[in-house]
Amino acid sequence: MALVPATILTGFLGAGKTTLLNRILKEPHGHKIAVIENEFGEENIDNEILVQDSNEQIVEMSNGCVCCTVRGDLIAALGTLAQKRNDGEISFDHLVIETTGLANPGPVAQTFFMDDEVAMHYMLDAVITVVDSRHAMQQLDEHEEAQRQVGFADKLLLSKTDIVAAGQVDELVTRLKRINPRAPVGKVHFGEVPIAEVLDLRGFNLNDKLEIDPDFLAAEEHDHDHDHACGEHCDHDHHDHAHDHHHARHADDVAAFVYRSDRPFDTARLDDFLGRLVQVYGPRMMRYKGVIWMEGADRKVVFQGVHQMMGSDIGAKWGDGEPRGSKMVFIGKNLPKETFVTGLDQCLV
Ligand SMILES: Nc1nc2c(ncn2[C@@H]2O[C@H](COP(=O)(O)OP(=O)(O)OP(=O)(O)O)[C@@H](O)[C@H]2O)c(=O)[nH]1
Repeated sequence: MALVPATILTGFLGAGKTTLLNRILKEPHGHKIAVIENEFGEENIDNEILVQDSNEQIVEMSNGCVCCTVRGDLIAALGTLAQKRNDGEISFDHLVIETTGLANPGPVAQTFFMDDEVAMHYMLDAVITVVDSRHAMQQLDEHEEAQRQVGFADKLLLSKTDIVAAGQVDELVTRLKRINPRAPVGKVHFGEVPIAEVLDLRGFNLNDKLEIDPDFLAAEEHDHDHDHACGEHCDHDHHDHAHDHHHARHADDVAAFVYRSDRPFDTARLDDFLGRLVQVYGPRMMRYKGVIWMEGADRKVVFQGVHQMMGSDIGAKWGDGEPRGSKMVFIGKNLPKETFVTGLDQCLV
């Protein structure tokens, strides 16, 4: 059987995840989706209050979707769903997992790579983060988990734009792009969003598209100029400096930067450097992806990862007349941009 694409739905407390899932479970959109609503962390309380034989519940909805409430082990629930699907007891061709508002989506995403059983049945399609337009600014200020949820996202959906001024939404979008320039930003109104914006995003696939918001690139370009103005021996902390310049209020710990070069990489040197990089900084590298020009290769090379787990693949051929070059984006917590850039420069031919 083909692997089931899985979407991880995250977002801070009250962002509107359940509202979105309820629509998915009830509306006639023609897709057969299994939804896992988890109650991680509450299992001890629940087990004491509810004496149940099984620790998950699977319900078929009238639109053909399946809802599975999990108390406890997510891996076990994924296994049970896959088993029932193989046995023909239930059918679904997509999976959506809701994480609790306080959760870091990293470990859930890693489950899809680390657990062989899970990897045999599912492939991670994308991490989608619902962002509460009304409360996100404060949540990002106060909770690192809120920043992480944005940093991990392959797609951001803004909820509650109906109750905030347009100017505030723009300010929030600017901040979100500083944290994560890779994720397109859409809107969701009381769970209402085209299903195509939620399913089959291929955010985790090794395709050779690397979309980076043009506004972010322009801002980075600007920071870059600014750095040079400081002079070679300047001892400013350039990272913070750039941040202060644009967003005096919001020096988020989770942030992104882009590396670009129009020269090819030496394969062995780059492999070695990236390997060492993830060993040292992996725990702080939330998401990264690059489309690379390797010396002598007529095809693009794509690499991407989550923390220490990095994969690479061969992409499409460089087109005739297509300008060759490499582009990478790194999203993480307090990553030392200069170290990355200097090291990558040294891997160029
Ligand atoms: N005004 C407005 N309210 C919304 C919107 N989406 C959701 N809400 C409301 O926000 C509240 C929280 O929504 P939920 O869907 O329960 O949020 P959640 O992310 O599942 O919350 P937790 O499970 O606590 O993390 C509810 O009262 C929703 O009705 C929206 O687009 N606009």
